[in-house]
Amino acid sequence: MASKIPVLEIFGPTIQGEGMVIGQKTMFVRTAGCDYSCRWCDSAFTWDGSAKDEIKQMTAEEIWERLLELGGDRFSHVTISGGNPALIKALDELILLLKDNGIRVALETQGSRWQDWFYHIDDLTISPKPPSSGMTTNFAVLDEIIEKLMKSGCIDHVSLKVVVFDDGDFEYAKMVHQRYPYISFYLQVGNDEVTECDNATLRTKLLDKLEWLIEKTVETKEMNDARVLPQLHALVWGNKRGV
Ligand SMILES: C[S@@+](CC[C@H](N)C(=O)[O-])C[C@H]1O[C@@H](n2cnc3c(N)ncnc32)[C@H](O)[C@@H]1O
Ligand SMILES: Nc1nc2[nH]cc(C(=O)O)c2c(=O)[nH]1
Ligand code: SF4
Ligand SMILES: [Mg+2]
Repeated sequence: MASKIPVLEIFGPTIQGEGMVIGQKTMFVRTAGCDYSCRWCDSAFTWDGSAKDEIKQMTAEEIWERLLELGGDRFSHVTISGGNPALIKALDELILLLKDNGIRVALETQGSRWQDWFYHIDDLTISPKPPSSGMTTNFAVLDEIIEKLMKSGCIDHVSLKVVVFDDGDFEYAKMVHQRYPYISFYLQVGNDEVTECDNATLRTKLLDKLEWLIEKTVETKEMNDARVLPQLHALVWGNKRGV
């Protein structure tokens, strides 16, 4: 019997607003459940119980059908996010199904859990959490994940992305980049206004924070190979869900 995957949202086509393939046209599949509870999580509805009635247990086939229904022939790329999709072993069925249909697959996770299907992801973003999140990185687990990906030769498909809200987060980001210097490294502006409804107000705040982060990065020699990005979707659509 086909396994079920807990799904909270399927949406798109839209553009990937973050990280290594920013701007890429993509569909999104957002899974439910997370092993973290970051203070500033912009997708807290995936784990805080507020959207528990919206969770659908779906097979890989059902997810593919829904993607086709929404996207038709207007997509060639699917991003899986969450929550933490790395909690779900059964995603291997979806990933293989997508790849069999010629779809490139991206995935967002925080690097707290390993899954063998990581090897099949085309754009794997690992986003360890800085001190402002209230979470503590288990570097023994993260080291093991990075080592497996290195050994299998898929490191070109992997990036690290650290969200930065303050100086303490920037120091953490520096430490992560120095620990894994051979992995492409992204700094992402933190959005601390995840309930702001006025897009113009939000944009101004996020662009001010982007300027601050760029200034810090250009002043820091350890960040010579880092890339600084905003969340493009937040600048365009604000805190709206499903975009
Ligand atoms: C919602 S998470 C889901 C995937 C996975 N749990 C993770 O954290 O990587 C997707 C991305 O959004 C980032 N993110 C979450 N809340 C944010 C916020 N308030 N500002 C900026 N980025 C945020 C996370 O760091 C992660 O890179
Ligand atoms: N457009 C868009 N880009 C994104 N990149 C990462 C997202 C996420 O929530 O994981 C996300 C999202 O929710 N929307
Ligand atoms: S790990 Fe990701 S989904 Fe989980 S709480 Fe943190 S930002 Fe949210
Ligand atoms: Mg998001």
